Amino acid sequence: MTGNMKLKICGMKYQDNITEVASLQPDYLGFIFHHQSARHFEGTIPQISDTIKKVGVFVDESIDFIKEMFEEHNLDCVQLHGHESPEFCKQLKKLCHSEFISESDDEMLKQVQHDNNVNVIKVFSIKDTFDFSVLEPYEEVCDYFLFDTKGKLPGGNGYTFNWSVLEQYPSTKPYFLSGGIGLDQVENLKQFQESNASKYCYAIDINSKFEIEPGFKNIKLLKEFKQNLSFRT
Ligand SMILES: O=C(O)c1ccccc1N[C@@H]1O[C@H](COP(=O)(O)O)[C@@H](O)[C@H]1O
Repeated sequence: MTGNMKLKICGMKYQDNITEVASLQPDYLGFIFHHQSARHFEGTIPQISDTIKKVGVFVDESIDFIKEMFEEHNLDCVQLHGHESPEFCKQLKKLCHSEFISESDDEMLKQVQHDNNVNVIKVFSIKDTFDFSVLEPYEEVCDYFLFDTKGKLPGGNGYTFNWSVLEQYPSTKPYFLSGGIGLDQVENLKQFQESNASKYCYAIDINSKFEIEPGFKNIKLLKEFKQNLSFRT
């Protein structure tokens, strides 16, 4: 079924470009906090619509660093793109904008903190096959899975994996489809959206295929992509 997915645009770097991309109203905007990436984000995120969720992308970082970026940039989600363990995700799930949830008996306080809690997106990289049993320990400790293409870099490799692998997806957890998605994938995406493999596909994640240079997104290409595929509002 087309038109039932959200859109995440990742790898934002430059202030004016962030504002322009935000005006296209994606559901998620991603900022990469990984020094080795050409899309590494530093500075301040300009004011953008509250309807757009801000995602921080991290690769094997410490809880303290993630917490610092989460608070500094008022992030909504953390995308874990390294070898983070289920226990690590569990620790992060407690992260919220007031502070880590305490063992408080105050139900009202717990509720407020719950509403402010971070969404944890755990990334798994796929090439031609994937052992889905690795997802099992993460089921309870993250909100979404994200499937990216396995490559030389931790992310942003710019090519797709064999999506039919997802026909064997054993979970009901919503997932983001990522890895090398560009305008040239529109027809394949439409087919994918009609297939069983996409049953739990919650969002499409795009990055390097929409760039003039790393981190600088091409507005014209993004508009064309959005027009060609209808996304859930
Ligand atoms: O893009 C990067 O430089 C990057 C670096 C470190 C971790 C993740 C990174 N990007 C993520 O990779 C996927 C797929 O990107 P692409 O479409 O293949 O370019 C995307 O989720 C980005 O968040």
